[in-house]
Parts: sequence; structure tokens; C-alpha cells
Amino acid sequence: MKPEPDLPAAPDPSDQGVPMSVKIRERLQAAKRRFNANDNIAEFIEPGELDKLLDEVTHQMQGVLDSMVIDTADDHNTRSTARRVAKMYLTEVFRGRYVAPPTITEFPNAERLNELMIVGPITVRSACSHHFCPVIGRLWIGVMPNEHTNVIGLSKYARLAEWIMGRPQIQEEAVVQLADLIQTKTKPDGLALVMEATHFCMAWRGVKDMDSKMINSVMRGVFLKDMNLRREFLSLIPQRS
Ligand SMILES: Nc1nc2c(ncn2[C@@H]2O[C@H](COP(=O)(O)OP(=O)(O)OP(=O)(O)O)[C@@H](O)[C@H]2O)c(=O)[nH]1
Repeated sequence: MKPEPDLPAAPDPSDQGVPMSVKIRERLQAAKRRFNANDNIAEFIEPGELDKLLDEVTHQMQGVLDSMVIDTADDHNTRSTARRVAKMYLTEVFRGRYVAPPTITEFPNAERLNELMIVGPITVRSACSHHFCPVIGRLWIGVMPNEHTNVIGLSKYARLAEWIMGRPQIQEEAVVQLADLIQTKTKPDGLALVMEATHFCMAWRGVKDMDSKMINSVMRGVFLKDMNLRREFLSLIPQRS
């Protein structure tokens, strides 16, 4: 029987020796799924395969250190750096690419709440897709519910943000991805997001500008139509530094 086009292919015994990344990539391509830096690919990784991917990235990272002419054999500080960096990418800073979304309990809006709700600032930790330099900032989310809006726990907004931001991102796409996700989960009348972040690719390297930040917003539904509501949301966000 042919596998469903959207599901990972069953393991093939003839795959022995094929790098883990190649197997995962083939499944993504067979399912015609995008695998950009800021896409989540957890659906295509089977149990135990992330450890094999970690071994592969460690090996390749060691090659990078060798090519940078760093004596990892004798330099006690860099002896395990390849493994550390691989672990940091796959299981910490870019974890949002490789793991399933956080479980979010949704409750019906029993009291038919329809007042503006704002959560923030949520700390944002990400990295730019271009240089893999940190992006550190803050995020505010405003929700205008209706009687059909699912209520989700306050902490879940931060968990969803962490999952989306834990990938190589560009800020403009990151806020849209997060807005789409919250929209799908809660189905509000309106959704507003404001993100403010420092991009280390502009501070640590490049133009070496320490003070500039990028601020962007996404407004959906009633926040687009109702200028007073938008103004109320923006005025309730504490003064940004
Ligand atoms: N629009 C946008 N740009 C970003 C973001 N994060 C980093 N960048 C920018 O992406 C650009 C990458 O551009 P390139 O010109 O290819 O890289 P580069 O030659 O190293 O550029 P410099 O940083 O100017 O040295 C830089 O201008 C970064 O500042 C982001 O979230 N959004």
C-alpha cells in the first residue's frame, strides 16, 4: 500500500549508511513540504532520529572547526565544542524546528467574554536566518475575543511564542507565523502583535550599531477596522525602551 503523501515514509532497511538528514529531507520532498529555516519539521522525524541527527551535526561541526584551523585535539576549551554547538542548535535555540507544538488546552468562552486582553512583555529569543546571530526582544499580544473564541491559559501564549521563535527567523515572518498560530488556536475577532527586538547581527558584527531595534506589528480583524481599539491596545502597552 502506498504511504499517505503527508506522512513520513516507513523506514527502509536499505537506508543503512544514509545520513539522517538525507532521509528526513527525502520524506519532506516526497510530501512536497517546505523545509525553510523557520519551518517546523517534527512530523518527519521519527522517535530516536533526533539523536542520530545530533551525531551527524556534531560530525559536520567538527569539520567546520577543523577548517577554521582550531586544534580541538589539544585545545581543552574546544575539545567538545562541536558536540556543544550541535546540541545547542538542535535541542535548545532551534528546538522549535524539530519538536511538535506545545500542548495547549483550549476552554470554551463560557462567559462570552468580549473585552480586550493583552499579554506581555513576553521575552523573545531567536536568531536571524542570515548569520545565526541572536535576536533578543519582547512581544505583546492583544486578543479581542468573541463567543466562539477558545480561551487558552496565559502561559500558553509564551509557549507558542517560544516554539515559533526557536528557529532561525526573520522578524517580519516570525510575527506573522505566530499570529497565524494564535489565530488558528483561538479564533478571535481581532488579534494584535507587537514585537521589538535587538538583532545581534547588527550589534556584534556588520554595522556594529548597539542601539537600534526593529519594531513590527501585525493587526488582524477588528484591530484593522477599529482605530479606537488599535489605539487602546497600543496605549496599554507599557512604554517601550
Ligand atoms: N528584514 C530583516 N533583516 C534582517 C533581520 N535580521 C537580520 N537582518 C538583516 O539581514 C541582512 C543580511 O544581509 P546581507 O547583505 O546578505 O549580509 P551582510 O553582507 O553580512 O550584511 P551586513 O549585515 O550589512 O554586513 C543584514 O542587513 C541584517 O541586518 C530581520 O529579522 N529582518
